[in-house]
Amino acid sequence: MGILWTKLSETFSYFTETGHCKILLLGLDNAGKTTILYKLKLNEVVSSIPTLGFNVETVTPHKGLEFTVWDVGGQERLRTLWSYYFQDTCGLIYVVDSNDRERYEMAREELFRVIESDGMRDVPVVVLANKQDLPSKYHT
Ligand SMILES: Nc1nc2c(ncn2[C@@H]2O[C@H](COP(=O)(O)OP(=O)(O)OP(=O)(O)O)[C@@H](O)[C@H]2O)c(=O)[nH]1
Ligand SMILES: [Mg+2]
Repeated sequence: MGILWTKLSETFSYFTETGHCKILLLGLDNAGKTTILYKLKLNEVVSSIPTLGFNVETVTPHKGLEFTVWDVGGQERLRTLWSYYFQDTCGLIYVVDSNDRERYEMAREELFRVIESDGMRDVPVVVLANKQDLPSKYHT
């Protein structure tokens, strides 16, 4: 996670002039968004339950750079709410469960719906293939 964080910081820090940046964590339900949020925030794996609303945490990768990370529930009925979180986003982390091959196509469609939306077209995106520890992960 240390390396991931360094890479994300490098990527998104280009897009913030103020040192503050709002990052959205999106992806299908069970992708691992909340787990990633608290790993970034606390450097711990906490047990999580499905997110029905959102979680928001401020993380400071290094002095002078502050990210507000918004983790929004990914269940199907909650995805229509994602657009309420788009405003002022400077980076999108889209999390995919690499082990969930049956839903790759759905994950792709939802990602495109997001990045083709007003307010998100110019936002840099990192697609994070999560759960690389599991056996049927997708090899890139
Ligand atoms: N094996 C493995 N399990 C993971 C990993 N990341 C998350 N999980 C597990 O996947 C399940 C779902 O994780 P969450 O972080 O709650 O998923 P989410 O994307 O926030 O789901 P929603 O809130 O419903 O949108 C949990 O049981 C986690 O422990 C990982 O890298 N490897
Ligand atoms: Mg969650």
